[in-house]
Amino acid sequence: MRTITPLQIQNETAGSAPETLRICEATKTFGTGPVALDKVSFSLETGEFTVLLGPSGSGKSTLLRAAVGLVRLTSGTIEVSPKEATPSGKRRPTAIGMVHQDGSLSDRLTAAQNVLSAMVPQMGWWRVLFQAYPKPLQDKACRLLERVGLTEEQANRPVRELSGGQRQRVGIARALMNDPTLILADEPVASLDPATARKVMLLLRETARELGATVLCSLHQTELACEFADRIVVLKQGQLIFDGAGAGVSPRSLAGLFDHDSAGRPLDLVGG
Ligand SMILES: Nc1ncnc2c1ncn2[C@@H]1O[C@H](COP(=O)(O)OP(=O)(O)OP(=O)(O)O)[C@@H](O)[C@H]1O
Repeated sequence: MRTITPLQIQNETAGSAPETLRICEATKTFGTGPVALDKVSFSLETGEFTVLLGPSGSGKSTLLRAAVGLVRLTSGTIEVSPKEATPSGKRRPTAIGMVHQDGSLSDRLTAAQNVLSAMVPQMGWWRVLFQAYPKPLQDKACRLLERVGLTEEQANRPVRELSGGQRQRVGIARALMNDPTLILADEPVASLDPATARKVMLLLRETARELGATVLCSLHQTELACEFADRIVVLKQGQLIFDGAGAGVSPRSLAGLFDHDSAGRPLDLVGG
């Protein structure tokens, strides 16, 4: 059994591996509201699967959105490493795939068209307007949807006709369309039943491993965090209160961190 205080930061995962994302004193205040992020600092090592945990309103989405430039920080920096090693050992510009909390899918488009929409920034406007994507890209979108467990028939249905779990899978397939080396997933299993949530997490971890991608994934479920994370980072009221290896940390003690008043009362993180 290990005993730590919640404010103590473990550096068990810190090493000499290259970093993909470096967050330095990230701070965000929305207008006159409470501080959403309060001097949050940590870095992601390449290939790591990091789960970002925290109660509702703790700043998880704000941090992920800031990392892709959807939120402008009040102060501090978030740097994505300009180049990444691929599984073949070559280096290429870091590509980011984002899985949005609400899916952010276009209801009127089919699952395949939603996946293809990830390529919009690289396409001419007319291709997007007429959904005239090159055949190799269409084939890739279909392969990805098959990979995430959707049938051909489902791939060609408007996403408004798909279930919540199927829509989450479409969101993951879309995030994988540009072969990301950094995947930012904002509660990808929110509102799914436990069995489907676990399947979607497995899929995310497996596909990330195949790509050699680094993952930062926000969750509410401490059980899933313990099962899937190489590393767990916990936010509470915008502050980083825990950063340590996922192995050996129990869901119960993580849940205890959420409720802790940060006054320094020791917490038992049960190992083994
Ligand atoms: N666009 C916004 N305008 C004003 N306040 C915001 C905005 N976005 C987030 N906030 C506030 O920032 C804080 C952090 O919110 P955030 O959505 O990052 O939390 P979260 O941990 O992702 O929550 P949840 O788990 O419920 O998604 C909250 O107090 C929230 O009300």
